[in-house]
Amino acid sequence: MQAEDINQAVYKQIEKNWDNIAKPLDGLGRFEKLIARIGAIHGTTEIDIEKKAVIVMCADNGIVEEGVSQSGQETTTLIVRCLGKGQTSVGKMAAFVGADVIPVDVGVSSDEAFPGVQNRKITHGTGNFAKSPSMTEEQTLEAIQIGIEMVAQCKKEGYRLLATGEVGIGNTTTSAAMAAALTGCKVSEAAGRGAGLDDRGLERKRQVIQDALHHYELKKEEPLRILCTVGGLDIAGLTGVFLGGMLCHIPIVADGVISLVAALTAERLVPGTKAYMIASHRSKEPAAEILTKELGLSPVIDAGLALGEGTGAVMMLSLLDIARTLYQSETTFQTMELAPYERFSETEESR
Ligand SMILES: O=C(O)c1ccc[n+]([C@@H]2O[C@H](COP(=O)([O-])O)[C@@H](O)[C@H]2O)c1
Ligand SMILES: Cc1cc2nc[nH]c2cc1C
Repeated sequence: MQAEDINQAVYKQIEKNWDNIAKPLDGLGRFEKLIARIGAIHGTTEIDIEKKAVIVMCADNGIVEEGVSQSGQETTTLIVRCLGKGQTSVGKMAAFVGADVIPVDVGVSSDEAFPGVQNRKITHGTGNFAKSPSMTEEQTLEAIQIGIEMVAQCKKEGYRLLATGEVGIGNTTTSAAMAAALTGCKVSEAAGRGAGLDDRGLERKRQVIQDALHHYELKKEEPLRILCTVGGLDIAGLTGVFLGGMLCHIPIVADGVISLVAALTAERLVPGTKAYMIASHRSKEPAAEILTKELGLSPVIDAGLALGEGTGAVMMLSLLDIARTLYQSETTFQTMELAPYERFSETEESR
């Protein structure tokens, strides 16, 4: 995981500091590397991730008309109304973890003003990509811009670590379509049951995606066109959040399949962005594994999560906090009056 502007000297120093903690070498596994990467992004060996938040992009998807989800578009409005009041799953979990929730309406199909939700509505839901592209290029770029601005605002307010989340009925269909277009995998490998589709629904979802990919002839090398054509405003907003992480030097913890497809889009638009990303969990949606592999990221939690809203990323925030607590602690070989372990050189280790 290299990016030129990630501070490699800080990364190496944090690795050394971990070896000073009284534990077997590499005892905290990938968490040691993740903490090192967070420090390298911040440019300091002192890990401060106290102020953190999950940015939740909310939008409707026209493709829901095709019967690809168990619920209708009106469900998004109901969830977003509760999200603004802290009454949905992510609100409860983030409060426990000590993270703020920042919900953003980038395209919910309702005129309701949602208290507690930032109103950055671009349009009332996207087009149905079975009939016409989801968004214009202008709308897509506007949503990306909003995501970047949200991160820049968070940076100004002192946030040190951000997570992504979303709410939008139908967004596992847009995500699967984008994942297939971006990676070239089969639609059957990318599309899953989302928020709870039955066998017939899943068959229909796969067919709708297959037909659209055939019709639009999307190419892997056209991430922006893929996003405009079969994506959604939530995914575009989250793409902006990942780009914002790279621009503002804030690590971004990705949630499930929708966040991961935005992460890959950001990486394809600006190679190197992945150095600022942390994968939280392996969503139950099958595209998630394909996307993390493509990004070279290793999700930590493997629990079949498929909730969305940023809930899996919020769980990861608390795990990172636990790892950070040990890293900053006085539990060193010196305080325990023990001789530190020696790290063998690679050749000795491989013998
Ligand atoms: O994060 C995931 O991987 C995930 C997997 C399945 C479902 N979801 C959530 O469920 C909603 C989309 O499901 P669907 O079936 O309407 O496409 C949306 O609001 C997501 O937050 C999220
Ligand atoms: C209740 C509910 C909550 C959600 N959170 C994210 N997607 C969701 C879908 C439903 C249906």
